[in-house]
Amino acid sequence: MPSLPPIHPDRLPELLRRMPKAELHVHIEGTLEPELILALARRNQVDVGYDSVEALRQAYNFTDLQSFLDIYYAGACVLREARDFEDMARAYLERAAADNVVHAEIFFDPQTHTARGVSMEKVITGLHRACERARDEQGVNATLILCFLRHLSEEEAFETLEQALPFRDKFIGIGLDSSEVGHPPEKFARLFARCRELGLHLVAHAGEEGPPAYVWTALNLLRVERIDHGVQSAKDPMLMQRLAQDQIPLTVCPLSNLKLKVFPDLAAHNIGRLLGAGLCVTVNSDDPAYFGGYMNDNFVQTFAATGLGARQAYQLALNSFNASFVSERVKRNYGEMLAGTFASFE
Ligand code: HPA
Ligand SMILES: [Zn+2]
Repeated sequence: MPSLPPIHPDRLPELLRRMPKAELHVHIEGTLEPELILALARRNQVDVGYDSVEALRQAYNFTDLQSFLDIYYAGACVLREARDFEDMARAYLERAAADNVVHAEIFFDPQTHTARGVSMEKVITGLHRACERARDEQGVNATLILCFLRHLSEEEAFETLEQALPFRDKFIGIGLDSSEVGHPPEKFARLFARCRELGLHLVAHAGEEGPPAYVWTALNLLRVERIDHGVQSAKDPMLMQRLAQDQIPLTVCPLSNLKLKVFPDLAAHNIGRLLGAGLCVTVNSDDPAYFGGYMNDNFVQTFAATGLGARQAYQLALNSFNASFVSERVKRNYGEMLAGTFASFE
């Protein structure tokens, strides 16, 4: 890490906003703002059960992961055509660019859509078009990660993989999301082995609400390269040691953890402890339209509540690039961009 110029605490929010960063944990369906849900509902003549932005937002009173997922899947029902997926991803990528996100690896949940009769082709081509456009128009490097829903069977996941393989060139990896407790990683061991053979990058949600044991099996059985969330790892000293030693990235989502009551308030979040233990922690937004904030909101609010400083800001942004699935050369470029921002910040 370069020697950092002295930065007054009052200027920290500006630095957090301005520094280049990568987002590695965002569900594209979780970026659907109420305004877009209602606009798409009208366009596609879908009844979402809410007739105003206010009524929709009032329903965003979550008590845990499942209470959120019920609303999140209901909101996604307005997506029917390729252009709906494109419009949703374009809105997210414009928002991300405004937060100085220069690289994004975006989750999508095809089973949420194919179960409603929407083709895999519409889902992937719509999202991919938005990614290509973001590269040309915003200079954001955006890629896609296909997530399997863990509350469904491994057989259904295999069928989904088959449907997606004709579009293999349009996604870089696979993940595992949805209801965690009761659906441990080992349920999908054969699926992940197959995806590994296919050369796909592997990630999985683990240790969001679930126990450290799920993080262990995601690492040892699924052989994932990153853990999404992973905050429950702090309960297991041996696991902390493994994560630090192997520098397994954790894609932490502070505002998500707050809204889903994983921590009682942001000040109680363990991000400082995870960083202090030498883990490769990153900050991400998860489902920003539902959890009250995009990338910079996550950074600014978390730093204000936990007292993290400029050194940790630099580390978190650097970690986001190092944890990403880009070449070493591109990582170096991102790292130089970050160092440049800090060096010129006054
Ligand atoms: O935070 C999450 N956890 C699990 N599944 C999800 N799907 C969208 N967001 C999440
Ligand atoms: Zn998530």
